[in-house]
Amino acid sequence: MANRNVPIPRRQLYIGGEWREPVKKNRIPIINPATEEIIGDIPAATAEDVDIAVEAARKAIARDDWGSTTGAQRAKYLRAIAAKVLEKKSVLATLESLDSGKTLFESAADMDDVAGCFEYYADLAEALDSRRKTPVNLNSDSFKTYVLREPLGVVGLITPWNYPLLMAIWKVAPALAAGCAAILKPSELASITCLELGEICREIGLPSGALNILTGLGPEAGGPLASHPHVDKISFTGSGPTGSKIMTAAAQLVKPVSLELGGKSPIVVFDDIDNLDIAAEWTLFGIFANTGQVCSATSRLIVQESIASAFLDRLLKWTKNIKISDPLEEDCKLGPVVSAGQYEKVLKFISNAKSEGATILYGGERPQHLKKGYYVQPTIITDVNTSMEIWKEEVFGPVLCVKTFKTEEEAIELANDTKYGLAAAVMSKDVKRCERFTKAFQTGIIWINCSQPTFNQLPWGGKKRSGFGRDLGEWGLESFLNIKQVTEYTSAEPWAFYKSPSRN
Ligand SMILES: NC(=O)C1=CN([C@@H]2O[C@H](COP(=O)(O)OP(=O)(O)OC[C@H]3O[C@@H](n4cnc5c(N)ncnc54)[C@H](O)[C@@H]3O)[C@@H](O)[C@H]2O)C=CC1
Ligand SMILES: C[N+](C)(C)CCCC(=O)O
Ligand code: NA
Repeated sequence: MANRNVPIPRRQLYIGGEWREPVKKNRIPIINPATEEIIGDIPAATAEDVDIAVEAARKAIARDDWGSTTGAQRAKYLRAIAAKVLEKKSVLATLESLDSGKTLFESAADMDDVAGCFEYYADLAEALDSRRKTPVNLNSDSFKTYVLREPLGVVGLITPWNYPLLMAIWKVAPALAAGCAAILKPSELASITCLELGEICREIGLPSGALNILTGLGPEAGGPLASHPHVDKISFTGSGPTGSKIMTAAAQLVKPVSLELGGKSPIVVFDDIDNLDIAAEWTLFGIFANTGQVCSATSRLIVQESIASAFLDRLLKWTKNIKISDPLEEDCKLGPVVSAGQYEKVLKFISNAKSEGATILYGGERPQHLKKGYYVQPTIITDVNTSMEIWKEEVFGPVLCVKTFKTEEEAIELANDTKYGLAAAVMSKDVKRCERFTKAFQTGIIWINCSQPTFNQLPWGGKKRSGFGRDLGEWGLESFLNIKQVTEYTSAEPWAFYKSPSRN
């Protein structure tokens, strides 16, 4: 087992390049979901601290050492952060697991992804220098025009607990690459690694105020950020209801928002697959990785009737083989869910499914061997109909519900039978069929013969109630840029719209 005695640093808010005690001096306990123990605390920002951080961010933009940097200069900072993350990878990964319950393997992979994301946006920041000013040819002798890509300004980044540092970095890296000054508000349920990012920024000498980190409760710290008149944009990942509140607050000031909300993504499995095991493993990975706490989790299995019983049989064998343990234990593949609240919520979804008449084919309870911690067995639910809560609502836990289909049309209808539209997967060896599903799925992300693989280069986001806007790729950078057109009159001739008084 990894060292669970990694000390939990006692940090303050990271504002203007310094650690700063919250104005109201409040703190929030940190709970390790694997033991239910309090292992430290984080500062709790309020509106007063938001004001101070916004001011620090505005100053950073006004100062040459941040506001006048080239993309190439910012790339150096981003690469220095990436190198520090890798240097501290083992401690950061352990802290992430202690705070969120994520398996150590997944936390370590997250840290690699965090560093990779900074590297990726460092490249894009450099490339931005040559795209900063794009001439536009009008075929006109009178006008010279061009388009500038500029940093949008001060941006608020409000992020969730399921990938605490990675989800923050999907926004922090492009925001800094663009030249914005950012205020990050991570989730109160898992903020440790985001505060450690503050320490890294201090160590590498990121200009003060370019990134500010405010931990605290949603309504107290996130709310004032969303409604702050000097915050130019909010980029949010989290639940639908909170996304809707943020959009409402932002709407009062016509502040742009980008919302990456939940999902109830389908995985459609056809009977033409060659290998049941390969499909079973992807199905498992799609719902049990990160204990199902993934916005793109493929939580609805839609399997062709002709192979349903063989496939479920195989799925059960794989599921029974999953090691459930303390996330720091070697080979752990399923840790606890993040909090007591999430634990209650997941168990309630399962009991509601039962009382609505569904069958708990496997799991549904706390694992027998774990007496403490917010553990839920990997759970597979059958006899589901489309009016049930378990079919419609995002569980955000290790719970898969299953329906069968006969025809392709039926599969498409079931797949799109959701208010959400984040991701969808299809497993089939028929290339034409996969193309038909790619077109038919009403989502922003399509996986063919897999589920969940994610790359920095590709846009991430959804449609319908899963939100709008895109993280990652060049789209992630564009969302932090202001597009400014410049039109210059270059003719020596008068405009001659009005009658000139001098010719009277
Ligand atoms: N789609 C996704 O990636 C995620 C979905 N969820 C879902 O949401 C449920 C609730 O989890 P929460 O942690 O409460 O998610 P949440 O959406 O409330 O929290 C996400 C972030 O928003 C902040 N926040 C909360 N209320 C706010 C407000 N009024 N104004 C501004 N910021 C605010 C939180 O502090 C956190 O930083 C989960 O059970 C899960 O089903 C949770 C996290 C991520
Ligand atoms: C694809 N993955 C699992 C690395 C990240 C999913 C991000 C999310 O839950 O919003
Ligand atoms: Na925690």
